[in-house]
Amino acid sequence: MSATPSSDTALPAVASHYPARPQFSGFMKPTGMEGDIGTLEVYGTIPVDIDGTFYRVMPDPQFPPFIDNDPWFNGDGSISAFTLKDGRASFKQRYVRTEKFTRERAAKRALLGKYRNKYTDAVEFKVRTTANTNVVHFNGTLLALKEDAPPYALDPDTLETIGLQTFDGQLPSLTFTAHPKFDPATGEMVCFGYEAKGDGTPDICYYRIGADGKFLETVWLVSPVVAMIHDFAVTDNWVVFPLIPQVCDLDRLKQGGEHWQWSPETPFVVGVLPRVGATPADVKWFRYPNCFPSHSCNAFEDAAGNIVFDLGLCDKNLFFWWPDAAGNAPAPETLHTKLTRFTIDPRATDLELTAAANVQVLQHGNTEFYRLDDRFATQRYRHAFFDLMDPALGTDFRAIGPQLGGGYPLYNSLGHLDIATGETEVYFPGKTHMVQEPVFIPRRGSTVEGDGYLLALVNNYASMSSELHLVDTKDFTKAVAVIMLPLRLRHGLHGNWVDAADVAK
Ligand SMILES: C=Cc1ccc(O)c(OC)c1
Ligand SMILES: [Fe+2]
Repeated sequence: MSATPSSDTALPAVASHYPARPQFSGFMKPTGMEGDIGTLEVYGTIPVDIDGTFYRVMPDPQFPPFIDNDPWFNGDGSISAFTLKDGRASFKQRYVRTEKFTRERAAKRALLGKYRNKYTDAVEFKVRTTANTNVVHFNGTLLALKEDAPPYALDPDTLETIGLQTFDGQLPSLTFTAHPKFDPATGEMVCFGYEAKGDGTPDICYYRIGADGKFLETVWLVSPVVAMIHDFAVTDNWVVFPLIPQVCDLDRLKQGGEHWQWSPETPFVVGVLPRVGATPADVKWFRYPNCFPSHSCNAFEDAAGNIVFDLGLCDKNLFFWWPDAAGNAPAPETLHTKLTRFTIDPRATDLELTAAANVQVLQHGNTEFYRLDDRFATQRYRHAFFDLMDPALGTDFRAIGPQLGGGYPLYNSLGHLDIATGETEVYFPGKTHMVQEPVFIPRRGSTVEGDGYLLALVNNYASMSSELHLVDTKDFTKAVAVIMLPLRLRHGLHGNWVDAADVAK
């Protein structure tokens, strides 16, 4: 079928259907769905000590793009909420009413152009974010986050959009990370924005927000390279910024090019800053040979005062859809990210990090989306949970291949690494399934690290619908409950568990 010409000739033509591209096909076909289900079907038993809501976000483009080969990362943020209470589960899903979403809905067509390139838009936006990367609970509201803009605030009960969150005008940065960190002792939210003065600017704005929403401090830094800083890490005394060697160039943007280009000659730069009371001069930029830092797991300080920073590390460009200047990118099936520990002396004067002195691989499998018992965030910890891809587990790739769609990474199981013993346990959800990011739910009344449940949304390519799998960390071999959705939710990014006990104040 051919593209339908736009009725307004001033706007770029859009099709009335999604493109025949992997990121818009099979399980990744956009759904546009909002709605509520009062009680979901459950196989097994949801333990009655579980009382709370799992919020997560996925990109789900409301309209076919007018951009060719628009990446998965550019879809509209759609928030799913699964409330687990009294052994039952309910479901709610709403789009974030961003300026982009609202104006496109009114125009009944796509108006936004390329991922993070305003020069390709059909209209001028004040804020062009899709709010599609993470959803966190803070000071009574949900924050829907994408790293290119301030958060959108949402009502945790209705998922209605309240509006752009600038913290009563306190937010000094144009951008806000999708991966803020929470101090489990104080509830402080530690944040930053990069390209914080606009597209292509090297400015990083570091800020801490008290649990009551009051800004505690702001520090402006200048980055040695305008690179993506997707995640970061926090300890009691330090913050760590891993710079991904995906770089931005304003002239390329103005020419209608991509926001990001892989830079093989750029090292993996690690910024280290005192968490409290820093001045811009206090930042140190450590360097390590070119590689791709993916998500952080956790960080803490050892007895000698070193920063111990655990994150996923890939030796190739994990964001293969943004190739290097010559157009080169690795084949997706050759990517392998390992949970890796960097030990960094923040007082060092030699800023070159080396594999021999600073790096230890904690888990050799192909893993991503690391989670922990959040009560141990920023502190010494023992238990890491993650998505794992191990083809030997028995996934029927031949059967599900046609339904997978593409543009997103595939993980067929959940892993639990006991860092003290080095042992990994694996939960395999089934031969026709892939897993999304898990969340950890503490067992009520237990303060033991990692004692509780792991909950993850799972894509079932045989039924072409989504399932929630709930695993008790005391027995990782099977799910205690599989919660069925009569729907297909696209592959998403991040989410969090919000315990009812932490909301009822
Ligand atoms: C997973 C990383 C990531 C990084 C940047 C993004 O804009 C994003 O959008 C969904 C996701
Ligand atoms: Fe992320």
